[in-house]
Amino acid sequence: MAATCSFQKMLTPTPKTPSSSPLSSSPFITPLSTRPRRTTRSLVVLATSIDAKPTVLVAEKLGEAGLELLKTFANVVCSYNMSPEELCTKISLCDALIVRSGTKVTREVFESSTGRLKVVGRAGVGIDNVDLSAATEHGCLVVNAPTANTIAAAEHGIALLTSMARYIAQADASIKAGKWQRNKYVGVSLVGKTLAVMGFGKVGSELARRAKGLGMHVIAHDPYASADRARAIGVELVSFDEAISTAHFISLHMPLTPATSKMFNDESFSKMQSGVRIVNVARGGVIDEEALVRALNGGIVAQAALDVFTVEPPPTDSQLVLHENVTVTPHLGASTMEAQEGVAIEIAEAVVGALKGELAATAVNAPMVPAEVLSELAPYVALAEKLGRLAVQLVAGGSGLKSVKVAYASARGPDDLDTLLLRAMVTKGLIEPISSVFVNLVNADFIAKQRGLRITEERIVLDGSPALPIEFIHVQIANVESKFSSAISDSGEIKVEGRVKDGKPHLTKVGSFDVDVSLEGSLILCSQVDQPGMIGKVGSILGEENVNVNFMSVGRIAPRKQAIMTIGVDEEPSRQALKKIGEIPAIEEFVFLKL
Ligand SMILES: NC(=O)c1ccc[n+]([C@@H]2O[C@H](COP(=O)([O-])OP(=O)(O)OC[C@H]3O[C@@H](n4cnc5c(N)ncnc54)[C@H](O)[C@@H]3O)[C@@H](O)[C@H]2O)c1
Ligand SMILES: O=C(O)[C@H](O)COP(=O)(O)O
Repeated sequence: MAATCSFQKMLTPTPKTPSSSPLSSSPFITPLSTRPRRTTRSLVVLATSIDAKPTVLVAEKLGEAGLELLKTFANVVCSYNMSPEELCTKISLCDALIVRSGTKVTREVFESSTGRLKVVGRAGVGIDNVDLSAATEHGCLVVNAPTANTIAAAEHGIALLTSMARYIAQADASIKAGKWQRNKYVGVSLVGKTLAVMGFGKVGSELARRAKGLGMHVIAHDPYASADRARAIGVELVSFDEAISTAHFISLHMPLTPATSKMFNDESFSKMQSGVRIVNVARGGVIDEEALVRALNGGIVAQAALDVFTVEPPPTDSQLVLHENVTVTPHLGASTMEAQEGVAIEIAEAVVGALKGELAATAVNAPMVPAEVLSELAPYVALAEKLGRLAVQLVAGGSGLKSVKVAYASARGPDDLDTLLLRAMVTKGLIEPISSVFVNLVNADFIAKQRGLRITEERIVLDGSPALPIEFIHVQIANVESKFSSAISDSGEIKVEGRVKDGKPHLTKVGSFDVDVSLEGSLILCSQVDQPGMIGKVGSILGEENVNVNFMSVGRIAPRKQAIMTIGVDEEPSRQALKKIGEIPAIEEFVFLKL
């Protein structure tokens, strides 16, 4: 077994390099202070600043409290009613974009951002107006504000339900037109009627509670909701067909997805009781609007109350909107003072947090990593990225990069170790030094796949106490040549291995050599036959250059046999200094690696 000796310069304060900050290891985005700004096109349409503050483009009206919060951290540009072309032009100068439901954040928007856009904040729940695949492919995190408008939407649903049942809107219009039609607007009562809540999530369940308070019998359909939760508020979960065929009133609360698109169509209307009344405060697209007009004209649907439409705003000559038995509002479900202030704060906090590189609790296009997992794995996140960075820099040019194995050695059972984040960080470390893409937890798997890079994971199960989540991680790259042949392990792959020591990532193995060097600054690896004076020779070349050595370690097969000297440096040595190191007669090969 190779022996290791290491020396740390105790008097040298550890530099705070960007790469040692927890932010730079952000699984989501590279914090703005450390990320190179891309050159933007000459069309300067935003008041860009030359300071380091990020720029947040707010594309739709946002509550004042949220804007104030954003301004404490970013340059905030409010630009409402932009055309798609204007948005695509402005986006290349923005780090974050905040929208409501009125802005389509298409693939073109992400492409036009040329890599700068890192966060899209949806100030509300529905994210059907954001192309999530495109966001993920571009490494752009999408966050939403899922809770602050729930009550507003449920209240609006109840408002539509009650006003529809009593023809409030029609009667109001009639009286304002100078009429007094007491016999025409005889409504229906709600008490004792069956209401089917379709989609028993946040809004659906709040609406159900309120409807029960009005004395309605409430049933619900939601393939993913828990029957216990429904029972707790006195609601029975039933099948789709049972819900729509037994209800007097139907209220829609599911998201718009490919599966729910036009799920209310000729076939489903034909299964409903004649005279059914429908409320939609979810998304217009869940209803086939032409089929609804047919059902209204055919008497199956007595009335509909709609807050949302397939196309918003709907055409002014829309038969549905103009139908006398239809009550409409212009997507007002979330529009209360309270909800808008709440949503604005919720989204501003999420966007600022994401721009700072923090994990966002409301991320919709990134795998969720629970906070407790994140805090325990934080030092390993940095280690994983640095091992990836080291390993890829050891590959000889032209070798290609196709197959990487990451192994985690731990005394914990496989189910007790969530490696999703670590794999993403190894991927980030492997890909960023060799390409111009930014890799984060959002797009790591996509980028790896796109590059044809296969990353496999392996668990090494250790005996002993599982106090530490991981003992060591090793990264192996197969089927490549190395520019530093000593990095090739006995099994023929480039191999680097690391551990966390005192909360800091350390490199503990290169190829088959044990080493021990703190992963800060940059590294010089030298292969040599172990002999006296080598550390002094290299150290004095670096000293002449005023390059600060922060760590040195020699790993050797046996005294005076083959060895690897690992030198951690705070500054990058000049080419000349590196050349001089290479010219030391005993040094067989060396490599300079940036962390
Ligand atoms: N009109 C407005 O201003 C307004 C305001 C808030 C929310 N909304 C919309 O309301 C919808 C629900 O919002 P939420 O906050 O309750 O979301 P949520 O995620 O809490 O609830 C959605 C529910 O729909 C269920 N669902 C999914 N597929 C379904 C299917 N095929 N059939 C039945 N149920 C299904 C889910 O299991 C989930 O329980 C969203 O589309 C949102 O955009 C509209
Ligand atoms: O999904 C939502 O949150 C609602 O539809 C509200 O949309 P809005 O922010 O455009 O009002």
